[in-house]
Amino acid sequence: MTVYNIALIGFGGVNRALAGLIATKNPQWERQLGFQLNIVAVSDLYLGSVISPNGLDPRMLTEANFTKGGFGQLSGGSSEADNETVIKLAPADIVVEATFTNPKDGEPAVSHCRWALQAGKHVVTTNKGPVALAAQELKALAKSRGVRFEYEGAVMSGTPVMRLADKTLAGAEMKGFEGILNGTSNFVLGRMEGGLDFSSAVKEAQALGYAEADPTADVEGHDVRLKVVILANELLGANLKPEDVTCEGISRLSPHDIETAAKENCRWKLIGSAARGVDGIVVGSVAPKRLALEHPLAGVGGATNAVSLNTELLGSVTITGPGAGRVETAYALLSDIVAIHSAQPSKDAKEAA
Ligand SMILES: NC(=O)C1=CN([C@@H]2O[C@H](COP(=O)(O)OP(=O)(O)OC[C@H]3O[C@@H](n4cnc5c(N)ncnc54)[C@H](OP(=O)(O)O)[C@@H]3O)[C@@H](O)[C@H]2O)C=CC1
Ligand SMILES: N[C@@H](CCO)C(=O)O
Repeated sequence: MTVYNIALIGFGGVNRALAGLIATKNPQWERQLGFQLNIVAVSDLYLGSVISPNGLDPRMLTEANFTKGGFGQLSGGSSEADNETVIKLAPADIVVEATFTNPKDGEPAVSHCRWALQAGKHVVTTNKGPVALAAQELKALAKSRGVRFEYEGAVMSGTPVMRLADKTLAGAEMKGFEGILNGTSNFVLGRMEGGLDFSSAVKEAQALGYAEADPTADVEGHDVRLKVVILANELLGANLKPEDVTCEGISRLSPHDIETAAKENCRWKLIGSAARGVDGIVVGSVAPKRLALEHPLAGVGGATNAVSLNTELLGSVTITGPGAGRVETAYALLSDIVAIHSAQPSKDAKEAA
């Protein structure tokens, strides 16, 4: 049986959901996917850190009501979040980075990924900072150490847009994309259409685990801007930085704007897009757009995301699915680990070699 030892960096909504899945689904994963996951370390700003080479009980981690510094009570624990020690010294095969997304410089998550890869550990992350701001460096580092840097959850949560584009649509010649790439703002717009005020709708999105630690990133478009950068660089081979992408969020839309659109059979959506121009240059933008109800993106509601990929050989291909949510995003981490597992040489191949 293959067991991957994992270290969780950040123990908020997403990594806690992953621990919850491990608590119940390991036997099923062993049967269906060929591996189990064993949590050997956790580090969190609020709870502290713990290293346990034999593994921590995932049920205990999710169900114990730890207070500030609570990991200090555990064997091998400390009330401080010593991320660097955990990442470098815990006996983990895979480091799971799910701390907050820092849209300015990606830190401290970029350093977390760098330390892990330098130590020869795979990294899976849902954090948009390292992917939007340091992907080239981190991919090169992973390659040089013979490990993987995987980040499907950085765009559209567990909905596999990057693997779809990279693997299934290989050769279709991507020309551009446009989509709804932020669950929180889409949820908020929908609730405002139903008559709720802006700040109450944002609070609901926070309670449901969709919003960023600072929801300004969601409603001002900064989160979508990072996702446009990631998709443009991954799908269109661009080399965009966030400041290259124009950005406007939804906070200036008034209840009157939303009501007027509805009366005229339209709906406001926050759209992130990028396309390669005739000069070969990729240009990206984030802006609220008033879409007619017949538009393919107009019917996408709640925290659901959708992106239409514009290809040379197939025309437009639209993928839709969850864009946020704790379990949905934890699934993205699992899908990254499946990708790592699938890339490992099989036992037979190793024996033959
Ligand atoms: N939730 C979602 O739907 C999705 C989230 N993501 C991304 O996944 C990541 C995790 O999201 P989510 O779990 O919802 O966020 P949370 O805010 O719920 O969890 C983040 C956790 O990381 C901790 N943390 C922050 N900084 C550090 C640090 N320097 N060292 C150790 N721990 C730290 C936080 O502690 P404290 O609370 O004390 O600050 C918190 O417990 C984010 O980058 C987010 O953008 C991506 C796709 C979807
Ligand atoms: N806060 C983000 C999480 C997913 O990246 C959203 O609402 O889409």
